[in-house]
Amino acid sequence: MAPVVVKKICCIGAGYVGGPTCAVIPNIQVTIVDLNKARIDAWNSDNLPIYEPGLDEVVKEARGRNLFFSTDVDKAIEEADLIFVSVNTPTKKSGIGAGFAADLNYLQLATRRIAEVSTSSKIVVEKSTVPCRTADAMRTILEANSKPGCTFDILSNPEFLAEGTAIADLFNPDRVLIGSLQTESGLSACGSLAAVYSNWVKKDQILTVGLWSSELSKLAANAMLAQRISSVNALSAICEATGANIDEVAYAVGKDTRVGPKFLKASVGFGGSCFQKDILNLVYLSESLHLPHVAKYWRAVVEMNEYQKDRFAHKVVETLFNTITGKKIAMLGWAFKKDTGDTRESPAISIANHFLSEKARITIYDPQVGEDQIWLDLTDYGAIPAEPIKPNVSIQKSAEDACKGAEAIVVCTEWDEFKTLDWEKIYANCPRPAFVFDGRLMLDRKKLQKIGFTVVTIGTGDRV
Ligand SMILES: NC(=O)C1=CN([C@@H]2O[C@H](COP(=O)(O)OP(=O)(O)OC[C@H]3O[C@@H](n4cnc5c(N)ncnc54)[C@H](O)[C@@H]3O)[C@@H](O)[C@H]2O)C=CC1
Ligand SMILES: O=C(O)[C@H]1O[C@H](OP(=O)(O)OP(=O)(O)OC[C@H]2O[C@@H](n3ccc(=O)[nH]c3=O)[C@H](O)[C@@H]2O)[C@H](O)[C@@H](O)[C@@H]1O
Repeated sequence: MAPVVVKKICCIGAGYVGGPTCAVIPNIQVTIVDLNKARIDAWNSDNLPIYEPGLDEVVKEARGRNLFFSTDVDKAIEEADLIFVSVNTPTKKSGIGAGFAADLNYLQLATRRIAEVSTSSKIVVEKSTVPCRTADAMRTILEANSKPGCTFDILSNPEFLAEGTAIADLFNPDRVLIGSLQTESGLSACGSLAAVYSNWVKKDQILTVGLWSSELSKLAANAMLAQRISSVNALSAICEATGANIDEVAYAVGKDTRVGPKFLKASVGFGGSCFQKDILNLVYLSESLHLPHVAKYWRAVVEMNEYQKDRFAHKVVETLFNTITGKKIAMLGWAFKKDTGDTRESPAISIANHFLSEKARITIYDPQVGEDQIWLDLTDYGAIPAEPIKPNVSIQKSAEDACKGAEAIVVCTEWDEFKTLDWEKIYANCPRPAFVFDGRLMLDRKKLQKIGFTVVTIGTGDRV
């Protein structure tokens, strides 16, 4: 069975994955659709809905040529030969598996829509991160709702881009993973998608595997990346107690080619919309499969991350002589990592909540996160009233303004600009003693100490 040549693609979900992923596809007409009109309008404007280095240029070049953004979901489905499903799959908030399992409602609604609208056969691609064997449920929904003569091949094609480097990751991926049923039509569909990627990805980087292996590999990849961070963060606590230095330890360990140097940077804890969600998903999957030891193992990665965030916030309180009530604390960075405006699960949010519960006054600055978003995060999207905390929160337009008069400056995100701030000027405007807490191990500790700051860095003890 010769693979179908894909001429038109539809992508359901114009988010952090759908937008950038489809924007880099050359030669083939791609329509990205979303139910959220404001988001689609933004994709069609000069003010894209997400900040990602290099994205503006790529979108501007492709938009109107072979890339289109629309809210007409049905039309784009109907016209396409291949449909990426890139909708959100957050952690369930209520019902069975609440707090662990993935909420597959958006995925299932999109799948149902595909079945209801399609009048010709399609290749349906799981791009969203999903629990292992989700394609089974998709197949049942598609077959139960399809029109006569329409058949659907389901592929798993998880996305491995990281925010902040999405465009580089997409143009030059470590690998593209495609999972399919090992049937004649499954393998043919796999060939069709592989041909789309072969427009810009080398053949030996396109891995083709079974459907279930592909689904599980995505959860496994995120779990193992997060596990490295939790491991290094666990070691950072030992460093602080012993006088060892976590950067030196990570460097020495990472030089072993079997370990490698990446993802060994100690921090205030990992954030982002996926690591925690995907590990909890793996925990839930393991429990459902009656594998409690496996579930416990992965759960510890998230527990260590919670511990690291709490430990850092406690350290600030302890260092400021055990109380921060009424004290002004400047928080530099709100995004979950540099070069993105995304704040989902950002460690800065937990740390701010901690400071506010101790009745500190916080000033916040982030180069890419606006005031509205910070308030949404602080109020858990309206679940917590803003009024009681309003007097204690101020959001500033520059790092220098945020730091003015602060008794402590806390670096939560590793934005490059924090390295080159005029730290002498900042020091001159701080009461004494002036503290800097470097949650990202990014500042020149010696230089700041020379200026007069007391510097507390994750993973660096005072013992000599
Ligand atoms: N954010 C990231 O860097 C990465 C995310 N992923 C995975 O990709 C998936 C999507 O993630 P994001 O793009 O970050 O989510 P997102 O929340 O930014 O975007 C999802 C979009 O889907 C839309 N949507 C939901 N249901 C819909 C429906 N039935 N019809 C049309 N549109 C619908 C939403 O309105 C939203 O705009 C998730 O499963 C995530 O785990 C995978 C790799 C990287
Ligand atoms: O499934 C996903 O959503 C994506 O999740 C991560 O990408 P992302 O969360 O965008 O960013 P990362 O660079 O992985 O950083 C995640 C968090 O870990 C932190 N981190 C990262 C690396 C490190 O050494 N130390 C560390 O604390 C970052 O600051 C950030 O808070 C993975 O890296 C991607 O491969 C994956 O596609």
